[in-house]
Amino acid sequence: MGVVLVTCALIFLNDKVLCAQRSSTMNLPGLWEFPGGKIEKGESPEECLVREIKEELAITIKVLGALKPNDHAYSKGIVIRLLPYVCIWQCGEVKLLEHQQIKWVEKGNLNSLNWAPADIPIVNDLSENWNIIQKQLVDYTTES
Ligand SMILES: Nc1nc2c([nH]c(=O)n2[C@H]2C[C@H](O)[C@@H](COP(=O)(O)OP(=O)(O)OP(=O)(O)O)O2)c(=O)[nH]1
Repeated sequence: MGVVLVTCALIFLNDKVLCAQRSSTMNLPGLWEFPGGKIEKGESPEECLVREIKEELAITIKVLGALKPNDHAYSKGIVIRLLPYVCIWQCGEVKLLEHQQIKWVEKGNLNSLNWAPADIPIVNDLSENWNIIQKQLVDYTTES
């Protein structure tokens, strides 16, 4: 079976990133993730993310750039390739249309959440590169 391509959004607002807890109606209930979903036919990862974030949280985001993908083999031979993107919140108020709750989390509290296994390398990568990403976000928001 092939690899399932899943995008996920690291949505920043000032010095915090949006983390979402999967609900009982989803796979991996109760675990934390960066929201997103499977790429559909004919869609770019960026288009997928904008669509998924609107569907799941009712907000509009801007996708700025990619971080390192992570392949993870779940049971039953399912392999997902999680494609993380740095994004910023643009407009709209968060509504929980699928998730149980969201939290805006600062770097120091990322490790206190119970993450979906596929997200752990992404959380580590984000922590290591937090200051560089923050600088890029500041540059972006002062330019635009
Ligand atoms: N969106 C997202 N999915 C993740 C993350 N980590 C992780 O293991 N997953 C898994 C959970 C799911 O098995 C799969 C993504 O499926 P999904 O259910 O969120 O996406 P979707 O809305 O496109 O799926 P579907 O129900 O329409 O088939 O990847 C993550 O950080 N974000």
